[in-house]
Amino acid sequence: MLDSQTILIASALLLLLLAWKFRRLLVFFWHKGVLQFMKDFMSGMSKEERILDWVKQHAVVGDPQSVVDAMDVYSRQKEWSMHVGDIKGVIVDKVMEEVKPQILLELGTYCGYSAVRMAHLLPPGGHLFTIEFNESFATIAQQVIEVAGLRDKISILKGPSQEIIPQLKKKYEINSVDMVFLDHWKSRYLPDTKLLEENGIIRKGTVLLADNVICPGAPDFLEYVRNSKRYECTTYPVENIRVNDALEKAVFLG
Ligand SMILES: C[S@@+](CC[C@H](N)C(=O)[O-])C[C@H]1O[C@@H](n2cnc3c(N)ncnc32)[C@H](O)[C@@H]1O
Ligand SMILES: [Mg+2]
Repeated sequence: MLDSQTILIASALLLLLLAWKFRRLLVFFWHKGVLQFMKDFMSGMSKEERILDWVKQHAVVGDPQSVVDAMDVYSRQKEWSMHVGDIKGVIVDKVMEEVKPQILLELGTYCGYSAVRMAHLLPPGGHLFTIEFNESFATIAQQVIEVAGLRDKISILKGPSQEIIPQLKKKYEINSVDMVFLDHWKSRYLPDTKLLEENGIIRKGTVLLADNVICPGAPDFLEYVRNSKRYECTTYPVENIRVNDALEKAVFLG
């Protein structure tokens, strides 16, 4: 029979072994959870409010590039945030310059980084509609857009993409769009692409640009567009970041 001291030591060893085996996961949760909670508690603000605060302090009102730069500096020096960022942003800029969309739809606004980055590159008269279901993110994004001076070029449509897409024509008077930037939850890329097709929001020539197709990844979306004769695809692998990722451009052929 094992005595209680042996059981205690064996349990402690087992716990240590498990902690070692899952150390990466523990570090991840420490960063994501505990540190985040402490920062929120000590600053009395959420991460997104801290981003807005930084933008207000460091960007020039009416200068979109200074807003983008301020957000890039914040995420590089202070806290990581889930916006597309400056490295992948260059690819987004390149596609924007190629497509020159008059009507651009974004799925997933967060704090408005990509919205400001893209709206800044819209041709005269162009407009960006961006869909966000998190009320507090949408409120932060609206204020970031105000600082950038892009209020007239960007409309935030609040709600889940799956509810808003079918309303785009009637409620928002958007007949079709020239480009879609997909950057919301990855499991929605494929169903929302099909919704855009079914509702006639994308037309021959509409360009879909999807972020994070490798990490976190949208395998069902990739399989669908790459194997469909209705899309012509180009992959933009991303180097120089900690994880491998890519953007996928899929041109709808009608
Ligand atoms: C990665 S962030 C967007 C980052 C932003 N595009 C940028 O680069 O600045 C994803 C955002 O999508 C929103 N989101 C996720 N699924 C959504 C859905 N089905 N409908 C609307 N918003 C969604 C999340 O709340 C989050 O703010
Ligand atoms: Mg992204």
